Amino acid sequence: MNVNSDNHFDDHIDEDIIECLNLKNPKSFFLFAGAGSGKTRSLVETLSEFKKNNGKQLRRYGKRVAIITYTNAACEEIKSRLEYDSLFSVSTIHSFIWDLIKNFQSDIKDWLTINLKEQIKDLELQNKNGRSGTKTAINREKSIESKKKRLENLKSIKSFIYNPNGDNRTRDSLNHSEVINIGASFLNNDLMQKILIKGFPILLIDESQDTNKNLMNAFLLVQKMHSNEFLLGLFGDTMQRIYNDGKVDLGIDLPEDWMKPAKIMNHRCPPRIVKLINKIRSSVDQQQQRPRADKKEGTVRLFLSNNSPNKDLTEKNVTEKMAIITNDSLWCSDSKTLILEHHMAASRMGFIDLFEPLYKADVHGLLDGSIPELRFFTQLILPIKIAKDHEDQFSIARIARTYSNLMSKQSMSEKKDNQLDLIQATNEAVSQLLSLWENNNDPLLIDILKCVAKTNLFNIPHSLYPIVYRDEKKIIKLEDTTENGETTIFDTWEKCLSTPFSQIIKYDTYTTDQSNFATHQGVKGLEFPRVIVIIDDSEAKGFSFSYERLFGAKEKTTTDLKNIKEGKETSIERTRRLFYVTCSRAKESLAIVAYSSNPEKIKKSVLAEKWFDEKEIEFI
Ligand SMILES: Nc1ncnc2c1ncn2[C@@H]1O[C@H](COP(=O)(O)OP(=O)(O)OP(=O)(O)O)[C@@H](O)[C@H]1O
Repeated sequence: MNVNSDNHFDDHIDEDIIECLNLKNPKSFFLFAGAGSGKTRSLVETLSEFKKNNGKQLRRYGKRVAIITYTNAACEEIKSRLEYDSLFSVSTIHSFIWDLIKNFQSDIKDWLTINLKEQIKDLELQNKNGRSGTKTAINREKSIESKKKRLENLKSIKSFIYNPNGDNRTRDSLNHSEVINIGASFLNNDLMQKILIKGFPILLIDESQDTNKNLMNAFLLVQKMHSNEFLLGLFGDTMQRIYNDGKVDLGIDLPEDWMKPAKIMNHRCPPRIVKLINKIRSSVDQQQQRPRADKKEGTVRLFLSNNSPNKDLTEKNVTEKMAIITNDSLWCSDSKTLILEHHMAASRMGFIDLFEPLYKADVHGLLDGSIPELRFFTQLILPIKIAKDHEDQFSIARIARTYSNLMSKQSMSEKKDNQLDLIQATNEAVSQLLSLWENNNDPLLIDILKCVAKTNLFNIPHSLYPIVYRDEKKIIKLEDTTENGETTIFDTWEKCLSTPFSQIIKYDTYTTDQSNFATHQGVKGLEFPRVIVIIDDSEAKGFSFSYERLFGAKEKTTTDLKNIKEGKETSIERTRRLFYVTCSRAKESLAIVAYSSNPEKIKKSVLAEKWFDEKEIEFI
């Protein structure tokens, strides 16, 4: 058979993986495979096969196979495809690690104690060496104070709690990054390694390129120390790494005894799109894919627009043109718009001031709406505000009753005889809060926070204590940066909190998927017949990506050159990966809309680079 018409070219890889999944002679592996190559499918199918031959034996010893995926939605999908068999423990990294560590309460307390002491020591040293009276110094003092308080509180906590999908705002709860860091730290210990292996002799990680690097290093260590009884199987695609805390060099220098299968088929995209994504990838690694022989050629178009003032209209125009070009009227009613970066959504939807500082500081959870500080506003303040707009007194009272500090069980039992006072105080606090929106006012987040803190209506996030409770009069010098020139997390929050509440509403609309846009992160693992990718450097605010530099239409910046020299990642490489993820979602046809002040130059450059043919480029 002609090799190029063989759609089963990669089938042997599943067999190779099944051979690895051998309880007597486990072989760890890293599956090298690009977009649409069927990684998720291989994961499910090899496990189903494994179950037939090894399920009984594993069950007899009370062991299971652990599968870690990135999102709850992906967990659900894999669980259902594995028919909810209890042999398989499918979970997100956070809930997996919490299950592993939660019975080690006194070790958790020790870890937190040491960690907090170290943080306090560091801050005290910075205070000693830094200038006093500055905002940074005052914030630091408050931070030391709140960490000392937490350290003191630790003594009375009997049991720590954690909810992988929650806000973890109570005194006895751990936050998301603590759980990951504790997990990574505990896994360096032989006892914890043995506990992991005893429960799960096989651990498979999907989207491994985005697994926190400390944890990934810990799993690699466990495998190294126990290679005869523990199998680590990594699925993922380094070209689709999106988060900055993933392990950059994953897949490089793997141990000799690992299997490294590589898939070359792309079962999703038509030939023309495979050619484009191969081009996007070509400067990064040698993985060049081949399309299925039974796919139609497919269509790619690059629409260049001279920074059109009406982008909605331009994009509608593009769908109409694509319907004609592809002879597919569904382009007008059923195409998916993907934007290259969240920055663009933030600019377009009007929450860029809130978004940008957090993005710059690489605060985890920004993109999926899970940052506890922001959830304080989206989950607590926003529902109250919505209830107020609907004049829904019942909902306001319910939220206040459920979350109010003033009416907490502890307060109510302490004031058994005066509970009416507490109800009265809560009502008063809610009125004060709601009065911030009077006369169509759009209050700043900091004012909301200060109001809530003053009335003690709700617990405010710990990390914001220094900003909320500091004594402004003590600040004698204003500054934007720390003594060593770096922006602190307090500066970041200060900028965010100085934005109006309306930006929280827009941010929430975006992160809860109620907007028309989807970004690379939200579409990980998904596919659509007709895709529009929108790229617009002007909306990127210039620092996180630049497709004009990716396409070679603009020179590299001095920062790019510096990063290249230091072996660090440039924004060009990041743009390349985002572009790869978005373009590779298309099953039939793909339109790329690029806004630029110099479309001619882009055209010249992409033609020279052979990204597109002349007939595939149109000015709009
Ligand atoms: N061996 C195969 N034969 C036919 N279709 C396949 C095969 N493998 C995968 N597919 C199909 O190709 C598409 C992509 O598969 P899948 O989502 O598993 O790939 P992936 O490698 O996880 O993709 P990505 O990394 O881009 O999200 C799906 O529609 C899937 O059903």
